[in-house]
Amino acid sequence: MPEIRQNEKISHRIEGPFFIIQLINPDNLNALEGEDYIYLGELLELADKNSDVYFTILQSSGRFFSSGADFKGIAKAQEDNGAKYASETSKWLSNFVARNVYVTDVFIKHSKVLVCCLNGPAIGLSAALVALCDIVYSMNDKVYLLYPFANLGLVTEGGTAISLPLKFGANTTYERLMFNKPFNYDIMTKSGFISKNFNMPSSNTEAFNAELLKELKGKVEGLYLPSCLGMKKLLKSNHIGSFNEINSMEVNESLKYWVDGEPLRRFSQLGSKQRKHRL
Ligand SMILES: CCC/C=C/C(=O)SCCNC(=O)CCNC(=O)[C@H](O)C(C)(C)COP(=O)([O-])OP(=O)([O-])OC[C@H]1O[C@@H](n2cnc3c(N)ncnc32)[C@H](O)[C@@H]1OP(=O)([O-])[O-]
Repeated sequence: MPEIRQNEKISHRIEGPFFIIQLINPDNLNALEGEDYIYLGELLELADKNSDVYFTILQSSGRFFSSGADFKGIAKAQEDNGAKYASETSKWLSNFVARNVYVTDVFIKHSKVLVCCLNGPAIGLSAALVALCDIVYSMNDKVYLLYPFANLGLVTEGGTAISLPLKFGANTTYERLMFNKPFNYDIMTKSGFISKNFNMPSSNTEAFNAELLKELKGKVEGLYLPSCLGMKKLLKSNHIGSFNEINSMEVNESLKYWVDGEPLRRFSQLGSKQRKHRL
């Protein structure tokens, strides 16, 4: 496997045709900083280039899949006032636009089948990446996806302006996004977003990951795996143009909000527990 630097919040390994990526920072509910999202993107690229890999599996740990962008990382970006930035626009192009557009692009164009082992809730950009996966299995019915853009002074990101209407329907998407409500288990099963619920207790993420991987190994037995990649390529071709277009539109729209400063005020309130999401 080609060399890649280590990241203490994200591990990876290869087992047969599976490239397994695991979020391993349950203490802050697997929140990720900008550099962590970039690392995730680099891992996907590694999986993409490996001809022995056919499935990229996203696993997590603890009670949340991921609570999204780490508010400590956002605060760091805010304080990043080095002389290298000529303006607020320049600062947020670097700290927000480039990172978001990269990780979203890597997920959109990924050629291997993306499987998400949803052990718990996912929020924000992480939830956007879950919605870019091809197959999602849930650990139990406590899972939800929350896109709290209206509560944080942001707009859709990570391709959600396309992925959510596509996967959950346009009106459901409007209602959940406008009023900052989670896409709960019922919505996810009715829409076919979740392929199977493993019905395991929330304290048992490692057992869920192991059971799911065992099941996947059984499912791929005897298959001609290049056919899976060929089918993914064709299925993806339905919407790839729209995803590429929206990725660029989303970050450019969001940039104005970062420069204006509202997301920073709201992330800081979240960090100091003055602001909460209604769940
Ligand atoms: C890239 C830029 C664009 C933005 C994209 C996005 O993703 S937008 C979406 C951005 N994300 C959000 O808006 C979600 C923000 N988080 C929440 O709203 C709530 O934590 C919760 C509803 C996820 C869980 O509530 P709960 O009562 O069940 O649990 P709890 O609250 O007690 O948390 C346990 C511990 O984890 C910590 N921690 C948790 N999340 C984060 C985080 N993101 N960061 C850092 N730390 C985080 C928390 O501080 C606490 O640590 P402590 O104090 O023990 O040292």
